[in-house]
Amino acid sequence: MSPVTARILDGSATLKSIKHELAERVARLAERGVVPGLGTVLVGDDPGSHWYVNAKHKDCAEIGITSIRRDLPATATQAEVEAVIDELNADPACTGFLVQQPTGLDEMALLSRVDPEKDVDGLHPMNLGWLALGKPAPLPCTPMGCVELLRRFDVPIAGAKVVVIGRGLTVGRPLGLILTRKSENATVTLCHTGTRDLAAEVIQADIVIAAAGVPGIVTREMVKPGAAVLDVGVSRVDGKIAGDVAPDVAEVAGWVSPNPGGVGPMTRALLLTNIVEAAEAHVDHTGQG
Ligand SMILES: Nc1nc2c(c(=O)[nH]1)N[C@@H](CN(C=O)c1ccc(C(=O)N[C@@H](CCC(=O)O)C(=O)O)cc1)CN2
Repeated sequence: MSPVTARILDGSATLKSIKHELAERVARLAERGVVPGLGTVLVGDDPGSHWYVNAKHKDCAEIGITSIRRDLPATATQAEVEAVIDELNADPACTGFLVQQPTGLDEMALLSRVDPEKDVDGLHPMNLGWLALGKPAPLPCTPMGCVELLRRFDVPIAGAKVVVIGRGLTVGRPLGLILTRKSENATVTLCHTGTRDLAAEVIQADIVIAAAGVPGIVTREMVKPGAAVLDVGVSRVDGKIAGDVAPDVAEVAGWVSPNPGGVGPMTRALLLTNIVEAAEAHVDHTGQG
């Protein structure tokens, strides 16, 4: 076995720094009489979803964002969840909110019902449309978490060849749109289950972002020496997180994100950022505070 030479893209430490920065912005909002509030809608008993929602509210409490939590049983109907969404759309104390996925319900209908201005997950069809059109809108948290992690560790993005594995609506597809904006200027290949030769694509990449949900799909042999490799995959094997990236990739890559401790905490960091930005935008538009 060769030694690990890759630099670690430490998402947990970066979340801590971002919380510190955001706490100052929240304090400035408080001086103007504005307290941002995050709402969450959680349906059912999935332990992972409970963990994520608990973590999000704990993060908020640490930096002065108030929590509005709506936990519904697994028996909740589409109409009952939609009624909760309507309530949060109308609640002035709720700066923004999200419906934790998966719900087991018609998620596109739920997402579409959220007021686009309160969509701190950046997943409303209108906001994804604004992203495709290159206009400002709240951006999805996991893709932006990946970009912010690369930025904070000075991984060059402009001009880089990026291979994204996975075309899901929460990560892969918006990542392609974000990384090809003029501000990022990367060249992106979006790979998926129909890709004929994944290894032939990945070996060319300066940056690999694996969001396939297939444990160990990215192996050491596939990675160009010195490349940055981000692991978004969250599968459970024997109760432990199994990422999409094989551990020995760290022997050849230039940078790797640990999993856990990499992209997951950055998803939370970007959610906090979206809430604070929404509260600041509201103050700017309404003069409130
Ligand atoms: N409405 C949404 N639902 C889901 C999203 C999302 O962005 N919006 N993404 C994922 C889950 N997710 C956020 O909700 C999320 C995933 C991972 C983490 C995280 O901090 N993970 C830790 C490890 C946690 C563990 O041990 O299980 C880490 O990686 O270090 C936070 C949030 C699906 N649903």
